[in-house]
Amino acid sequence: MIHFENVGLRYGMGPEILKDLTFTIPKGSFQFLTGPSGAGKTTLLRLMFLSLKPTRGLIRSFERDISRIPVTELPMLRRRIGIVFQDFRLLDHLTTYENVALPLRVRGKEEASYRKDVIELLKWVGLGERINVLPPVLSGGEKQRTAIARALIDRPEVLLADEPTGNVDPPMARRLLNLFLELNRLGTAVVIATHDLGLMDQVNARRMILTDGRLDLYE
Ligand SMILES: Nc1ncnc2c1ncn2[C@@H]1O[C@H](COP(=O)(O)OP(=O)(O)OP(=O)(O)O)[C@@H](O)[C@H]1O
Repeated sequence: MIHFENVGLRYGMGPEILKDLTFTIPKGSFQFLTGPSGAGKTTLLRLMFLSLKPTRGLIRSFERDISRIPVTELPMLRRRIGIVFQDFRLLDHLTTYENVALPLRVRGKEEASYRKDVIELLKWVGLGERINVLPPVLSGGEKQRTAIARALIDRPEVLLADEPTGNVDPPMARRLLNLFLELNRLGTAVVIATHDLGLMDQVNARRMILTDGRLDLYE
């Protein structure tokens, strides 16, 4: 589904942040991506989301060599990927409900076909009372859960989440983990970048560990 071969990445003329990464994210798989702060987890997620280009090596995404894809086709591929950014990236002029519904609206779906699903998912992540609120008045944890709901609502083929439980308490982290596992059971490949050992210990999943720009895989 996503395949990296000898991928390297440097920002500008800086040092190589990621070195010789070779791995596959298989269809329907579940994995944690971890490593010390600054190891390159966010950078690696951005490469997988096709918002950064590697400085060397090959990336195949949905069976396509990304170096051969015209820039105009990238948004279509990205639509198959759900992403939760560390800084959430919600649209401040849209309500919680509208932010979560956005991927469906962009796909041209009628509101009547998704309204119930969006509200149900918002309730599931504990935001039932915050449906019509604008992001600036949400707490960090509420923003994070809104971002997670937005990434999940269109049942992406791949979910990439950057520290998705960084702003919530342990019971909510467990609840969100269950949501990711449920999505995975429905067929989505899931990659969760996290420092949270307690979270990782709850699931017997593959671990991708980045250290000094190099990747070790523990199946
Ligand atoms: N846009 C950028 N331009 C230059 N250097 C960058 C840029 N983004 C990240 N870096 C550098 O790349 C390295 C990896 O950063 P990255 O954010 O990918 O790490 P991380 O593992 O996600 O860290 P954290 O766990 O603290 O979020 C760091 O040294 C960082 O300073």
